[in-house]
Amino acid sequence: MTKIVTALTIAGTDPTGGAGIQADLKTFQEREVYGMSVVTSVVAQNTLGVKAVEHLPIDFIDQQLQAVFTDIEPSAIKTGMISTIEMMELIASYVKKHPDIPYIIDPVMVATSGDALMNEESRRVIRELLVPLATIVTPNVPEAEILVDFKISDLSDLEKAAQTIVKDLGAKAAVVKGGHLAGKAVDVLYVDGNVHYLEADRFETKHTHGTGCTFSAAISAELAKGKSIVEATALAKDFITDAIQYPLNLGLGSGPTNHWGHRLKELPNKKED
Ligand SMILES: Nc1ncnc2c1ncn2[C@@H]1O[C@H](COP(=O)(O)OP(=O)(O)O)[C@@H](O)[C@H]1O
Ligand SMILES: Cc1ncc(COP(=O)(O)O)c(N)n1
Repeated sequence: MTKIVTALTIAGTDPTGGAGIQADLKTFQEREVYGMSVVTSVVAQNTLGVKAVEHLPIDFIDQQLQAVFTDIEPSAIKTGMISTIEMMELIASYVKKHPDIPYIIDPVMVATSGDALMNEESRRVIRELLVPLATIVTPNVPEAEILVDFKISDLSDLEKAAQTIVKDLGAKAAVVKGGHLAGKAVDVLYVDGNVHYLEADRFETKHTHGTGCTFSAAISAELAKGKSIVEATALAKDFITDAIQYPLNLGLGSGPTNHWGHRLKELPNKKED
């Protein structure tokens, strides 16, 4: 019988479906990976911003993790919004028990809307406790600046940040996303002593809610299948580029990306619709 590839996301929610757990599960499905989810925080947010956050009790998060791990073992583990130190300690204990499962950290600290999703002390703990356990860390520019503690304004800074996350902070790999910089949409991957550029056209759009979640979920799905870090990040870059390229034009603010965008690429004249 074919082995079904599975992936687990441990993250917060977005009731409008563009970011967090919802974006992750949609992405897993599109990559033909069986998606599972453990909710850390329930977030009242939409395309305009975050209205309120409710963290679930730590025992209840543990019960969800136990429910998954005692039944269906994930082929990859991804974390997104994990706001508190006790959540990080709990997750670290599961990751340490499963050293062979790839662990992907999207170090969600600030939403695209600018709302803070993690406090100062937790930022220190994610860097010291979780990053050293990571197969790959996927910060955007503001998150990478917090992790490495220097300003990032161009490609060579992206490169330096990716190297610092691996060499000084102890992750196996890092991809620092240039979505917030000007020019082409270039991300820099550092793995096994080599720098790789993931390059795509930049699209003029305000619909970028959940881009980071979607990109890291696609990396997770491909690592779950056994792809290398270089292959997984390249496939994920194509996936997020298509999700941005074919916007859904939903919502009053920064709308969600199109998780089935990659399917539209095959169709003629789709961009003009
Ligand atoms: N306007 C855009 N056009 C094309 N690609 C983009 C655009 N904005 C972001 N990206 C890409 O989307 C991915 C997520 O990046 P980013 O938006 O920086 O993450 P985050 O959502 O964590 O802030 C990266 O691969 C980035 O290069
Ligand atoms: C629950 C949750 N997790 C993450 C994000 C970040 O979204 P983005 O990918 O746009 O940075 C978010 N807005 N909400």
